[in-house]
Amino acid sequence: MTEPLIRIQGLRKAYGDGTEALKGVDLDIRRGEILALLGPNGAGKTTLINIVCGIVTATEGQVLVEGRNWQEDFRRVRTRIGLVPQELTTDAFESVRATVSFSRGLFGKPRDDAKVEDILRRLTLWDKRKSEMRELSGGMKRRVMIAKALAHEPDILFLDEPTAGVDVELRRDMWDLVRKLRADGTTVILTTHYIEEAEEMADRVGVIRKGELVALGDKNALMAQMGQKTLKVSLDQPLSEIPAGLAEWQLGMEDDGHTLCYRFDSHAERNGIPQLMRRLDELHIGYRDIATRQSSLEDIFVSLIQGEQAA
Ligand SMILES: Nc1ncnc2c1ncn2[C@@H]1O[C@H](COP(=O)(O)OP(=O)(O)OP(=O)(O)O)[C@@H](O)[C@H]1O
Repeated sequence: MTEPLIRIQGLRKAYGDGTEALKGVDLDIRRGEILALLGPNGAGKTTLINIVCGIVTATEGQVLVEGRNWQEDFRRVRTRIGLVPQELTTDAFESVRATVSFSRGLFGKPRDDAKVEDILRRLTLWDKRKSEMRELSGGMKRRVMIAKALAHEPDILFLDEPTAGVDVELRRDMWDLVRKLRADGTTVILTTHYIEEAEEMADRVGVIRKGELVALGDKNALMAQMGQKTLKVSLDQPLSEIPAGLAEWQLGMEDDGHTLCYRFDSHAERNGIPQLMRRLDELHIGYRDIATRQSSLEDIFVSLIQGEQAA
């Protein structure tokens, strides 16, 4: 097993008002991966990112970059990290090129017009280089935020909600861009509310709930391992309620009683489907179609955070 690029150990954060934003998170980030962190509002995603980027101090725990505690090596490590924060923070009257170039200087890198041009071209911002920030659309501003974060040539990029409020087309462009960055060797950690985004892009997915990492894994493995399947039975006649004789399958009803839904574990030896179909015949419940569907990352996410309200 190769050493992780970033090792987060026992990270806890209690804010001054007593809010426990992180309750002991352990997480290894692999070199060259795209890791998506999913979680509901207030789960602690931004806090986690901000600690790793040195903006917030942890109450407990440590962050190691290539095995070295990065607080002890702050300056060197910080130059390797780019952060695209949730809020757009730019000077409205500054030009796009100056905004990106200035950001490079903040990290002590010498001026390099060719590098800035390269970054702007990669983000299809070159034509807008002379525009002032206030003249740009929201999506363009977000691109500039990414360009700013890349200006000092980091090899680790944190994106906090990169596509919040961005339309579908631009979101797809953004995904392509992130994939390109990964292809160039950048490690990308992003937080998102859009499960589709994690499904599309991530190599691994972590789910954070109430300051804890409640699931982490290879996206496909996570979906296969935690995924359930749903059997949908389209009925000839709608039912007003689920008959007592079907209670053991804990069925759900959809489409005003026209469809019965049965969630089952696709890995179980006995999934209960033949028995269910037999019982439907015995009860003279006719059906005209049956279909199964693998649960999506969204289903998994919902079931993982469902404890939220109850807890
Ligand atoms: N500076 C702060 N002072 C006090 N509490 C804070 C502070 N920043 C965040 N919190 C609290 O810490 C918890 C975690 O917040 P955080 O912003 O990390 O969550 P998040 O998962 O990023 O949420 P979102 O998806 O809404 O951005 C929340 O309860 C939030 O109110």
